[in-house]
Amino acid sequence: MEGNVVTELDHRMGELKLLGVWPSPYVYRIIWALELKDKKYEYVEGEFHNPDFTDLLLKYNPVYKKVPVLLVDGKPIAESTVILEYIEETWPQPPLLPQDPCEKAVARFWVSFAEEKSTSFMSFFVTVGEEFQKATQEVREVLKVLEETIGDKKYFGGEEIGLLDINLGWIALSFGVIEDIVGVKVLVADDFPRLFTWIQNFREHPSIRTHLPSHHELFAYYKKKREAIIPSNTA
Ligand SMILES: N[C@@H](CCC(=O)N[C@@H](CS)C(=O)NCC(=O)O)C(=O)O
Repeated sequence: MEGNVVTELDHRMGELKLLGVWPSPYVYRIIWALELKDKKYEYVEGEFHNPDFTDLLLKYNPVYKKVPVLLVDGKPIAESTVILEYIEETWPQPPLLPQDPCEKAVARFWVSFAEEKSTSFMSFFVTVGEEFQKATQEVREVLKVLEETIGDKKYFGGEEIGLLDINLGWIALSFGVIEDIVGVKVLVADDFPRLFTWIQNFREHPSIRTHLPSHHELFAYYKKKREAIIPSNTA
């Protein structure tokens, strides 16, 4: 964020502000959705150790103290999946969910599946030894299911990008970087050709490609993070 983070934000009618930290995949979800909907918003980026930003979080998300938080005319909405639902209901075009209630429910099922299984990917990043082997196996199982689900479609919902793509966007954003740091490649083209193509399609989408950090930036960030969790003599 430029300059000092202020604990008081100035709110005007019709204004959208997004509180975030770099490179939170949860925050990216909201950035991507707002870009897809072509909505103007102000991005307020902070750092967790900055006391002013902590004050902002205490004020706008006192329950979880996490980002993202979307401020609508100063009213805070927290939790990325809740914010995404708000965005979809408020600005239905272009749609991120199917119109048919049954298809919509199926899409939401997959969103909930992806959310639940994301912990395996976290374990893949933060464990070693037996736990790591287990996490790797779990990640492979989840990827297998996703590979089947996407089939020959361009995106998970079909020809157009949708909510599940956004929810899973963190795979396209950072999983390759995390694999490079961990030193084990799971999502390889030979085993998961369809997911591999999806990553390319997702990253090349006009609303997404301008809102992606570089491999280099992410690598430096995640390497430092992993070293803080796992000392290099055990990794
Ligand atoms: N379930 C939340 C997760 C958000 C989350 O974990 N955000 C992280 C940044 S990636 C955070 O704010 N962490 C702050 C902390 O744990 O102190 C969501 O979907 O929005």
